[in-house]
Amino acid sequence: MPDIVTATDLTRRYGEGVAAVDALAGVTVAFPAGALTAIMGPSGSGKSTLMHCLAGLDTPTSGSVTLDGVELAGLSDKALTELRRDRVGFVFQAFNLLPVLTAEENITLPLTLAGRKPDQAWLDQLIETVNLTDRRTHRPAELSGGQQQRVAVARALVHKPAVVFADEPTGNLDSKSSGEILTLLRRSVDDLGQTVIMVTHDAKAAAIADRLLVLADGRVVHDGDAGDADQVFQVMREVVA
Ligand SMILES: Nc1ncnc2c1ncn2[C@@H]1O[C@H](COP(=O)(O)OP(=O)(O)OP(=O)(O)O)[C@@H](O)[C@H]1O
Repeated sequence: MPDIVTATDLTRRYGEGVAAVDALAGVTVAFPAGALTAIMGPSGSGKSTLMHCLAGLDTPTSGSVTLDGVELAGLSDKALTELRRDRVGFVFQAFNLLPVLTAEENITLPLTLAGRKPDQAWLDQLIETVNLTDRRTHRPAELSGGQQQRVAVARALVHKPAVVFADEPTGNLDSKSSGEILTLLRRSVDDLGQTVIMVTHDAKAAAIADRLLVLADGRVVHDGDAGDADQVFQVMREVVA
């Protein structure tokens, strides 16, 4: 499988002088198409910084990122915005839905912003997959947390992006809703061929991944098969002292 996202010798330094923090201290990693990768690591290890640099939301201090064959360095803000809009899907811990839009309007927002019409058959399939057929016209305030996150997952997939970035997608959910969201992310890879990169603190969430990447102090300290939740725990115990 070709690599959808690559990072080469990535560093990200915040601040200057004695106050400088090396959030990323030289990360080289590639994410092949059609795989679900979980990124774990202690608080402050650089997970969000890595995800933001990979998604073109933050600019690395040095090193290179490619996304769907495009080198991000040197792209204008406009080109970066378009790249994110057209080729990236995002799922955040805090759902980030627009309160005035219905569930369906939130789902189609990436297409609306791009001035494109949804493929109705695909949209119906997606809404059915996330089990929201009877909630299409509800606004976020009328939906449970789990339902809101299912809207967010459908929104991340609606434009068939090259890659979906999920930042602690189950962080705000009870275990039943978490399970539903993880199943959806897994199905997006298995049934739709999506590529998903997910930051998580939860070993159960990481256990649905094909691959587990662990960061510590801005470096990759483990890269291997995810295994089940017990194996994820074991890896975390071994590599993060
Ligand atoms: N905008 C910023 N300005 C200064 N320092 C920052 C900034 N963003 C992150 N950092 C620092 O960079 C390091 C890595 O932060 P990052 O948010 O990537 O970690 P993380 O692994 O995602 O942590 P968490 O699990 O707590 O979300 C931390 O020491 C953090 O304080």
